[in-house]
Amino acid sequence: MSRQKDHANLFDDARSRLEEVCEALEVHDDVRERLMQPSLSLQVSVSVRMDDGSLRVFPGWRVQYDTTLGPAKGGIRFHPDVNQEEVTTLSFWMAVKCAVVDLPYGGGKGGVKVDPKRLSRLELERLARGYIRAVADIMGPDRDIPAPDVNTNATVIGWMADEYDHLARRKVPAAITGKPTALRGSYGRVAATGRGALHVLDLWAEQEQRKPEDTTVAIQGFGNAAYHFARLAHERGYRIVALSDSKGAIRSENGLDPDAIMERKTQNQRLHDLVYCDESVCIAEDVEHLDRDDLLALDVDVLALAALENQIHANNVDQVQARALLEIANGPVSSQADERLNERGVPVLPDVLVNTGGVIVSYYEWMQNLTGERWSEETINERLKEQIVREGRRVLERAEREDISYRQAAYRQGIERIAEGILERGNCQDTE
Ligand SMILES: NC(=O)C1=CN([C@@H]2O[C@H](COP(=O)(O)OP(=O)(O)OC[C@H]3O[C@@H](n4cnc5c(N)ncnc54)[C@H](OP(=O)(O)O)[C@@H]3O)[C@@H](O)[C@H]2O)C=CC1
Ligand SMILES: O=C(O)CCC(=O)C(=O)O
Repeated sequence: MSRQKDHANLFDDARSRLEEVCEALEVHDDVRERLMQPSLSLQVSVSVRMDDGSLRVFPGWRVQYDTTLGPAKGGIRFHPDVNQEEVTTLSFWMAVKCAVVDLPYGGGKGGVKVDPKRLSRLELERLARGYIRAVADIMGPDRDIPAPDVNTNATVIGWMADEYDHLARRKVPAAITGKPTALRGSYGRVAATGRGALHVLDLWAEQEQRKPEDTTVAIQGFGNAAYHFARLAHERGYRIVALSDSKGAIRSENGLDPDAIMERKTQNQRLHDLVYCDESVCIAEDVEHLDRDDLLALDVDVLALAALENQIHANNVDQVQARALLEIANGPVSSQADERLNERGVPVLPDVLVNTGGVIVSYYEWMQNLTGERWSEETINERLKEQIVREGRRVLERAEREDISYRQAAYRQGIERIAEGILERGNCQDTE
């Protein structure tokens, strides 16, 4: 059962996790066969006319991993390290997570290899629109519905939505989610990933009979998912004692106020109308300053990982002192590190449950766009809580009942649902 190999490659790592789950569930061979590779991968070149008149071409991808349970769903990432393998793996995780929380979606993901912080606002808009022109043929409300991910906030998604409407020659709001509310985006989507993660942390804390005020939390990352998680967890009474971003980390044993730090971090952004924040959490005063990765080794109750993949791996896992890990990012703990934490009895609350708040509210946005309804923020937040707590509780109970890790339990819940769909579709199915 246990994997011996140290996988050099993210997708091999993910597939090896899938193999393990398929074996444990004794799924039909058709299921394993279908889920071992994506059903559609599109590679594109996005040409952008730069402000200085030169032309630059950025590679991009859109991958639809599996569409058994519904149209492909998943964000678009702008990052200098994005590649096809990463996008494919992220699309696989989307398929699993949508099934874990019982959404009528398959998994998809997109990416463009670019450092977006080096582009002007207009160059960025041309890139966002160019990407949509390149992938529009495989998009659509019943086919593939993109959304935000790293470095694609509501502003960027708004440009993409507008470009899709131009191509379609009509309004198609349900073709992409995470839009600004003025363009029929949903209330509550911006904070949804962090809010959902907090509900899962609460579930675990309740099970452990642990009070928020007695629980210290360190958070890696201070972007969309991390900030809203930090803000809401602070409001609930958890003690946020450390934060980091790509430039550094800060710590205070007395606790940090995420809103005050975000205020300082984004001061210049508002003054200069920037799409991204160029400042760091390190701008905060009266706190201890640490090297960025020192945060991962702090002696805290909960280490929340909300930046990128593979942050805890074979080489640093033994330095982790936290009593539990909360995976808000996708894939922040490698499978080797995961096994080691399991051996040490350190629970890992897995990404495919913890960060589903974003896609759940994207689903609510899509439903509102299809019906023309507008739900209040209160309604959205209540529905999100009901759905993530219901499915999260099933995962935690299954882990206890079957004496397996939370990750194993979540994967079993998701893969079982996809497997049932694959088999119900019949013997001569087309994957598209
Ligand atoms: N946005 C969403 O709705 C969802 C996001 N996720 C996942 O959550 C994670 C974060 O996404 P999101 O918040 O949207 O992205 P953002 O781009 O908003 O934020 C990313 C944050 O991570 C920080 N960061 C990058 N590298 C490091 C590092 N090595 N150490 C510490 N911090 C680092 C960035 O720092 P800096 O500020 O300096 O750039 C930034 O604060 C990703 O894995 C994403 O796939 C999952 C579900 C939904
Ligand atoms: O909101 C969505 O549809 C997907 C968000 C996403 O990319 C993710 O959950 O990783």
